Amino acid sequence: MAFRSICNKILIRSLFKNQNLRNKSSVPVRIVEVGPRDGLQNESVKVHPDVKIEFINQLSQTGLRTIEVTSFVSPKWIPQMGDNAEVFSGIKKETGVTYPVLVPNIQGCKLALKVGAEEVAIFIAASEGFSRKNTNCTIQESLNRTKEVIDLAKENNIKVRGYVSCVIGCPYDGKVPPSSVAKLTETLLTMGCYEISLGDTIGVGTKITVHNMLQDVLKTTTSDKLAIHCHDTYGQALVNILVALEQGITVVDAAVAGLGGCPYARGATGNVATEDLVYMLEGMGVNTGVDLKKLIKAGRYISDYIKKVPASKVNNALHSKLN
Ligand SMILES: CC(C)(COP(=O)([O-])OP(=O)([O-])OC[C@H]1O[C@@H](n2cnc3c(N)ncnc32)[C@H](O)[C@@H]1OP(=O)([O-])[O-])[C@@H](O)C(=O)NCCC(=O)NCCSC(=O)C[C@@](C)(O)CC(=O)[O-]
Repeated sequence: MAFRSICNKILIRSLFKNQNLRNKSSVPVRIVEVGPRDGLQNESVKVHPDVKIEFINQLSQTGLRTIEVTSFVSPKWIPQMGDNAEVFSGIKKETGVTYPVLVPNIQGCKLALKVGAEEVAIFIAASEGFSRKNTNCTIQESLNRTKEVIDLAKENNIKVRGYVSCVIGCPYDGKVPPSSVAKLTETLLTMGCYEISLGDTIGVGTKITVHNMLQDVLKTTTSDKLAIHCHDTYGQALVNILVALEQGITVVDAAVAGLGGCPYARGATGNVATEDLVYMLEGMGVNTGVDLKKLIKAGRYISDYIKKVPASKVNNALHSKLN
């Protein structure tokens, strides 16, 4: 076993055993809540901007430190996010919470800057098929757009997070080689992204495929520059997140109530539910800083509005006990 892998295992075990981590000042896992954006972008019920604002305000009170609130993409492609400026401007921004927004191009970045966004996230697929369907361009064209976004972001002193989608499989091209994911990740970091979130967009990953993909990525990138973003289509998300934690990754994306799916990844379900992730991590002795009760309430609030039962086992198990 490689030396780094052994070190990572020892590190993560000691992180999880160390009860001092219950001290809020040393939270080892940062959760990036993507429910308001990734969660709602594919929702067929049109969610009123006031409801989104109330939902995000509730999330801001849970202890989550990063909430991706909307996307500045073409409203023709994703109508649900057409109220982006109204939502971003309407939410109460809490001190200590970051509110990134997703942008596909410089046009989106300019709109985000106009409303005062302090962090943007760009997204690129590791497969040509998904790149074309999701953003109507090749991977190379997407990289060119990303460069423009990063240049503008630098001029305006704002941070850029990067997503690499389809890191295991693509709904159009099938299996995605780990080497393509590694190359794209390295390129985006070199271009100026501060962190890359590796997205299993259609949730096909397993313990082995996620491990193998991460091994390739970690040949050229350190784990502190990575986040993991797992959709739970096949019920493997928590397992795959554990694999990432074992590799030293300590930033995990999740969506409350397991909301979500991508309109250009038919059949893919939502992200791992934030409630389930918090329950797992806290059960391992890792302080997430998140108040599970408040999180469950926020998940219920939005699920009731869209008339869906939360896709979170923890929410369903605990909700009735909270009332
Ligand atoms: C990239 C484009 C814009 C190309 O779309 P296009 O049609 O090729 O773009 P265009 O440059 O030809 O512009 C067409 C029209 O869109 C407008 N437009 C152009 N850009 C913007 C913008 N930023 N904001 C607002 N309007 C915009 C532009 O002004 C024009 O308006 P018109 O002249 O026809 O009235 C389009 O394909 C798009 O918006 N795609 C986004 C799709 C999307 O949001 N997918 C979901 C997010 S990715 C995801 O969920 C995966 C992730 C991140 O969660 C990770 C994971 O799960 O793995």
